[in-house]
Amino acid sequence: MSHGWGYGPTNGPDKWEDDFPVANGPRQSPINIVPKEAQYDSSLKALKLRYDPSNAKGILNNGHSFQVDFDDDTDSSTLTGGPISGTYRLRQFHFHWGASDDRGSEHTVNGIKFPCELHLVHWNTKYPSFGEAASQPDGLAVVGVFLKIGAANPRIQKVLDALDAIKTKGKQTTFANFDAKTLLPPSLDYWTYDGSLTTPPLLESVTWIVLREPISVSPAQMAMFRSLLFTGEGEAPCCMADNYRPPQPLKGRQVRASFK
Ligand SMILES: CCCCNCC(=O)NCCc1ccc(S(N)(=O)=O)cc1
Ligand SMILES: [Zn+2]
Repeated sequence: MSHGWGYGPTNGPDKWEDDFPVANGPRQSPINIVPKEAQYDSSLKALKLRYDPSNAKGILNNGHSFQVDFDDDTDSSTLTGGPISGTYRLRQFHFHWGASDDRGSEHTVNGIKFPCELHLVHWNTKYPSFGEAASQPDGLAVVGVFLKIGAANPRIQKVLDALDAIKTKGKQTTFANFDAKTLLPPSLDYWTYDGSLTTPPLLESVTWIVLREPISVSPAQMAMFRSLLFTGEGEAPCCMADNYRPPQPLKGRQVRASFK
C-alpha cells in the first residue's frame, strides 16, 4: 500500500493484508459473537478495574480515531482478574463508530452492529513497555464496550466536549482528571477470546474482554463523533466515521462467557 492505511476504498480493511499479512492470521479481531455458542466458564474471575482519574493526560486525533491517553508509568490504573493473570496497565481508550446509527461497532452480537464501540487498552506489566507488550501473545488486554442509541450519556459528554480542540489529524490537547470507570455499564459480565489489534499492525497480542451490557449514547452525541476529521488541517476535509474493521473468521477459536 503506497499510502497509509485507513478506512477508505483504496486503503481500507480489505487492503490491509498488502502491508500487514497477519491480517489473514489465525487470531484476528474483531469477531461476530454468538452468545449461544459461547461457553460459560465458571473458572473466569470477575473483572477488576481500578482507574485513577489523575492518570488521564491528553486527548489526540490520530487520523483513525481519537484516543484519551493515560500515564502508564505506575500501577495506578490497572485491570486485573477476569480471564487474565497478572496486572495490565491502562494506556488509552478510543472509539470506533459509523456514519449512521446502523453501523460502527467492530464486534457484532448475532450479526447485530452497534453504532459505536469503546476500547480500553491495557498492557501486561510483565513486559517493560506497551510497545514490547504489543508484540507478545499475552501482551495486551482490551475491554470492549458497546454503545447503543438512547438517552444522552453525561459521562461521555466530557470527552465529546473536547473534540472541538482536536478536529484534524495530529491535533491533541490536555485532558485531565477523567475517571474512565464512569464509562462502564453497571454489569461487568463479559465474553472473552484470544484476538488481535483491529487496526494495523493487527498484532495477535490481545486478550479481548467484550462486555455484554451496552452503555447509551444519543443521536446528537453520535453526531459529535462524526464532526471529527480523518484529514489534517489544510487538507480537503473527510469526516471521521466508519472507522471500524468488519468481523474476521473465528478459525476454531473458543469464545468464553463469564455469565450463564
Ligand atoms: C510506543 C508504542 C507505540 C505503538 N504504536 C504502534 C502500535 O502498536 N499501535 C497499536 C495501537 C492500537 C491499535 C488498535 C487497538 S484496538 N482497536 O484493537 O483496540 C489498540 C491499540
Ligand atoms: Zn479499537
